[in-house]
Amino acid sequence: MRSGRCRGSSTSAPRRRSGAGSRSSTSSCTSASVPGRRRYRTATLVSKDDLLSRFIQATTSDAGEVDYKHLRDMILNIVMAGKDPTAGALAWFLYMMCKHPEVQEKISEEAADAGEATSSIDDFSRSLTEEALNKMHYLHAALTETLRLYPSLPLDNKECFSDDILPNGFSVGKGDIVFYAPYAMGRMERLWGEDAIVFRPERWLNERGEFLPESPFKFTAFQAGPRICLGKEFAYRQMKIFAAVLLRFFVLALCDKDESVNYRTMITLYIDQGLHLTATARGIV
Ligand code: HEM
Repeated sequence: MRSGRCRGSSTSAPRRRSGAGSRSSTSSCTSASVPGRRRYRTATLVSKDDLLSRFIQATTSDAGEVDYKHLRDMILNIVMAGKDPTAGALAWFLYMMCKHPEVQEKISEEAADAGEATSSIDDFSRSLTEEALNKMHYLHAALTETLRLYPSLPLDNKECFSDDILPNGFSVGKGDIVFYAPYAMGRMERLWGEDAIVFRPERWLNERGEFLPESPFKFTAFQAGPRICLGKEFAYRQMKIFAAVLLRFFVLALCDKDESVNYRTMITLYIDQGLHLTATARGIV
């Protein structure tokens, strides 16, 4: 089965540079010999470790030719797949923080314990190492609970390449489209119990307060199986850093505390009319 969502124009087969990751010191470069491909100064690239440099490296042959089409596809994929779902998830997370101030306080305390004791936002951000982020089980649970109730992709579909039988015995024919609905699944009492509709990060924690993952076939916000979201871990890291810094230094509240927001039906789950909140400095000394 293939995804029913547009995958951009990723038609070019992945072209891995032979010995990818090897570091060349060649600096010579000339103009393109093949349309769409140009020689690149490999010496300036290999000294950098940022994402774009890595993409360029992965699409550059040993001869210094860049496969620009493949490079464009990779960048578009990351920009489209990586930006909107994370931004949407964070907006709903902030909404949940405003609606559940006690959860907000717990996360603030957890962030304070995990990072450096400092009143400098920059120093605190820098102290959020991989190890510090891994300590924040409650924040991880709160983000996951947000995605359970407000999955960035509320509805997703797959199209059958050929006749097939699904694991539950249903047969599907070539060209059939099958939908699964993370939004509905995240609210099913049959899956999550009677309080399925309640925002309760604790449901993701064991008695020692450690995060307990669920099967991705039950918690489907990132999809499951071989095409599970490639950026899942990256997204958690990004969201945890953002949330930890924000809640460590600010208290969030809705401008109108009784306001309930609605979603807007798009590919990703947006907050209709945006989220109007205030952020008050915590006054850390
Ligand atoms: C909260 C954040 C995110 C959520 C909820 C999310 C969710 C998803 C879902 C449901 C899919 C499957 C879509 C389909 O059926 O076609 C997917 C695919 C994908 N995601 Fe994410 N995503 C998130 C963040 C990110 C980030 C930050 C990146 C990259 C840095 C990323 C990269 C990708 C890629 C490359 C795919 C395609 C994987 C494939 O088809 O093999 N995602 N994501």
